[in-house]
Amino acid sequence: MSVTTINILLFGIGNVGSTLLKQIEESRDFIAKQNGIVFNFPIIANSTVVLFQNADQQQAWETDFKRSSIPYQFQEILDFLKNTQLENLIAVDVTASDVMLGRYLPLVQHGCHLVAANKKPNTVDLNFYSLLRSELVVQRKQFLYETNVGAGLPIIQTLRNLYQAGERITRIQGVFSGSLSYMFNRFSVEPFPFSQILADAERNGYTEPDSRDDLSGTDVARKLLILARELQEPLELDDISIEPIFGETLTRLLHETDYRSNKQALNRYLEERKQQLDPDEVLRFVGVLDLEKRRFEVKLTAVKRLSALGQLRGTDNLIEIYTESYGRNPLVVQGAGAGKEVTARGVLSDLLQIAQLVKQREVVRISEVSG
Ligand SMILES: NC(=O)C1=CN([C@@H]2O[C@H](COP(=O)(O)OP(=O)(O)OC[C@H]3O[C@@H](n4cnc5c(N)ncnc54)[C@H](O)[C@@H]3O)[C@@H](O)[C@H]2O)C=CC1
Ligand SMILES: N[C@@H](CC=O)C(=O)O
Repeated sequence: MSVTTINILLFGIGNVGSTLLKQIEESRDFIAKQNGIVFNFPIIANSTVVLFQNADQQQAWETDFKRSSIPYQFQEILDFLKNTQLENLIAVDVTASDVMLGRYLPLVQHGCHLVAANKKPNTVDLNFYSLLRSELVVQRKQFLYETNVGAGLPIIQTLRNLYQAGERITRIQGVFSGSLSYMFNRFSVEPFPFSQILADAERNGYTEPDSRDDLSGTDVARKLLILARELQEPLELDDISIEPIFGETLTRLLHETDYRSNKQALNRYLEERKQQLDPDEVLRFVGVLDLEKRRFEVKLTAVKRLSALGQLRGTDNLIEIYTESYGRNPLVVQGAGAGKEVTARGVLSDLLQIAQLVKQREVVRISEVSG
């Protein structure tokens, strides 16, 4: 099988980015044998420094990164692309940064396909959302972001398949946050204070880099918005109603100066919520996208301990997709909704999808040239 080289520009080397590099290194031979694809990393960047690499330098990226990375301006990355004329480019955004928003259009215009775990580019205003998709068409580039919802779970592709097959989707609901699932699954059955469980979730890399994005409900609201836009719903983030987990009175605690030093204050509020539960109830943070009743909301709610949501464990997400064909029994996707391993694997799956398209185009080009 002929081998196609894919050149990756990696933005972010935290939980997910560093695990992606590890997984690609571990699977290099398997991917080459199964797909005829080799991934190179000519560019690896974090928020302050970048490592420029030649193809033969890429075995020990961490050592090279520590030794040879240099401070950069984004324009220098675009100049590198112009000067090296690298082909088969995929830019991978495994940051949570707003800064990346200004990079997507130039990257596409400089020949890059896009893969993102970062939800922000898909949840800013609709103007940017539509402009990016128009530019992707002009430049004949792909943008995949399966890990935006449910980490490695096949939520977005499943929904896209149903929608494009003409299915009428009426409601999507469930538990969309891996970190909040983990926190409330444990909080419901363990004696530990919420702040201690939150610390465990942060340490395990389940939360956003700033866990206030999780606790405020914004991360789940972003996920609902991403799914709504997949269904061509012209919604903005403000259209998703968020019932703060800690109530309006404690929302101020999520402000920087209080939050980091006073997480214990969150405990009292949630202990009171826990005490109000019936013995057969537990707390779950749920999202509802009701396309018929036009109800789009995220909230903390009590569910029966023996219900599907009440039985969730670990970082499990459980997403119910109600459609005309499925009727009263929804299509259900369940599994880990956070974690660096499952997420990196999801990003790698997106990369392979684009790489196979690049390979097919390469075969067509070669056959056209050779007549
Ligand atoms: N951790 C998880 O379980 C999941 C994470 N995600 C998403 O993946 C993304 C990354 O998550 P983690 O790896 O856990 O975060 P992290 O905080 O461990 O890593 C983020 C990385 O991005 C880098 N970065 C920040 N600003 C940058 C910039 N302007 N240019 C280049 N690099 C920059 C940071 O230096 C860091 O290396 C987030 O958007 C998150 O929502 C999605 C699904 C699951
Ligand atoms: N912080 C997020 C990570 C995945 O999107 C979550 O908890 O679900």
